[in-house]
Amino acid sequence: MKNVDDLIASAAELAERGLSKGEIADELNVSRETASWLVERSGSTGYEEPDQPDAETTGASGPHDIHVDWSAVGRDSTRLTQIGRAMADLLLKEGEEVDLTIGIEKAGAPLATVVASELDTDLGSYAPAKHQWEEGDIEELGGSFSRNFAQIRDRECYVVDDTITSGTTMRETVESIREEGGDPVACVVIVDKQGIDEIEGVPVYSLIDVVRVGEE
Ligand SMILES: O=P(O)(O)OC[C@H]1O[C@H](OP(=O)(O)OP(=O)(O)O)[C@H](O)[C@@H]1O
Repeated sequence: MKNVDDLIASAAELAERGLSKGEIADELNVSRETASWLVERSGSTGYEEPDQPDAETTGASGPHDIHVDWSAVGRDSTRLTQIGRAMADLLLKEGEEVDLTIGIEKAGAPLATVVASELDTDLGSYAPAKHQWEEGDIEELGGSFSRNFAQIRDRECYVVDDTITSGTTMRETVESIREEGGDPVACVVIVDKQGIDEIEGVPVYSLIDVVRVGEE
């Protein structure tokens, strides 16, 4: 994906396939407001949701969001390994007792595999609630830890994902780890679009922070 026209075309295609704005936001790694704006710009007649974006939020020139395309890393195992090593390096300051790294599916899983290898920990995998959502209230759903990977109880762990957009997924994962009896010690992502230091008391590290300039 190279520019905003490609994003608009992708948003249109997803809308025509019947995806909601929230699902399009997840697919394209942009905020919900941006997804709405992209679909509107495309003129797609696909799925329509009742709540439209606030004109003040989006403005005539579009919403204030950044689309992160890290596929140049994701499609190449050598680059992915190098980025994963850099993420592991960020975690070195945190936690001497950590023996578990949890990746958030899907994109966080291969990165977590590299981090776990680098830091010599076990590997866990978490599927966020939104991945199980089909219809109805997502609040009633929980995420899940894969039984094919390490168990969580009574273990300190790192949490790995590719991006933080709103922070919802990372927050949910931290809460789920605690509910499962684990102790999240630090989170790491490639890009943090919120530029946050911590989530639910857990430090967040990122290779790249997005800092918005000239906004309230
Ligand atoms: O901070 P948030 O607003 O929660 O957004 C960030 C999440 O969204 C993406 O997941 P997504 O389900 O879109 O894609 P993936 O399954 O390919 O990882 C990304 O990988 C993060 O997990």
